[in-house]
Amino acid sequence: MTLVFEPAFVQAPEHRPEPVVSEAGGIPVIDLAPLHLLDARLELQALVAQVEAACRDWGFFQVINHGVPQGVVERAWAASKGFFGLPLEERRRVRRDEANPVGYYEAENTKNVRDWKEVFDLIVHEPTIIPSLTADGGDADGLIELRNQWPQSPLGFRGALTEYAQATEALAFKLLELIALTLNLPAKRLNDFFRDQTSFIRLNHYPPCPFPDLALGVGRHKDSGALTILAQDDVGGLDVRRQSDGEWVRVKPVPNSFIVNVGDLFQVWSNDRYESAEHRVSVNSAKERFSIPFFFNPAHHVMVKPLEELLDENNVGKYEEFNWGDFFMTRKKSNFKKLDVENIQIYHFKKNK
Ligand SMILES: O=C(O)CCC(=O)C(=O)O
Ligand SMILES: [Fe+2]
Repeated sequence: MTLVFEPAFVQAPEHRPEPVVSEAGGIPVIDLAPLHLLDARLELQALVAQVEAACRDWGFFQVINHGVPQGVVERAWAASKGFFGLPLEERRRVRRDEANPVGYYEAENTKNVRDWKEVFDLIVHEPTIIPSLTADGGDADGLIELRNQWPQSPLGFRGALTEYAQATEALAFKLLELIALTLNLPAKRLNDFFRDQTSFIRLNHYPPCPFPDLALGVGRHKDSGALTILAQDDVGGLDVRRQSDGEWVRVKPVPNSFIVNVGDLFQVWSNDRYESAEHRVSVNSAKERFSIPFFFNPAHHVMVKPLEELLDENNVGKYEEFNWGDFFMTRKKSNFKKLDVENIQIYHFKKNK
């Protein structure tokens, strides 16, 4: 057995997965078909309005007719299931560590409590330049070049995930442009931030958990990047905190869809017009669950602050500028080990806290 229950998994009583969450009145489902039509100006306007409302009211939505071929998604699922089905010592051959934070890992913490999951992380572009996690690592600037660690089996793993990465990255750019339009910005206003992007894909496996009332697959958190595009299987377990009333709502699995959420960077760029919604993963004692998030992240050197075009005397910038690479790596560090300090969050950069 990969995970053995121990006190490190136990959530504080106020963060345990109760009360039971409802799927009713849930996350909007948005049809992206107009993006693939030749002349869809009217439909595109309606689509932008739907995306705007979803970003504003939820920070989360699901997309259908997203353009990622079903075969590509199915091959990625097969690769993930094949990998997690390998003996533990084989999975551990590609185990990540602080020097190389990609590959297999089964001991991640969220807010200092261990998650009931195992993961495999891969970067979308090779090499990916990031600040080093260890004080003595990296070159003179403290930067390192990440490369993927590919397992020898299952057969076709690398090809399936490379193909999945390309297809989901194309979707990420379409969504980036749509969200730029919702902010009355030119469609490509944000694209340059994603040259030399630090995006990564995570294969998540949540085994059945003997104490699903005490632990979480992923503890409550906000995604730190720009956008997350998530494929989930039909088991369900992703809970989103509804902004209108703070209730936890379960995201109902919709076949052939992706779940999209705006992360912390959109909250800062939009000066709080869009909020990065808190979410968590509940586990269950009967079924294992698989999911695959694509975390769409800018280049490490990007400086993040509210976009000037959105500001005026009635809407002054609410955040101090910060560097994406440093923010990202400080957050990552806290996933490895328990820290004595609170994990870094964007509100630490908020003016007039
Ligand atoms: O598995 C899921 O549904 C979500 C996982 C998640 O929130 C994350 O990995 O950041
Ligand atoms: Fe997340």
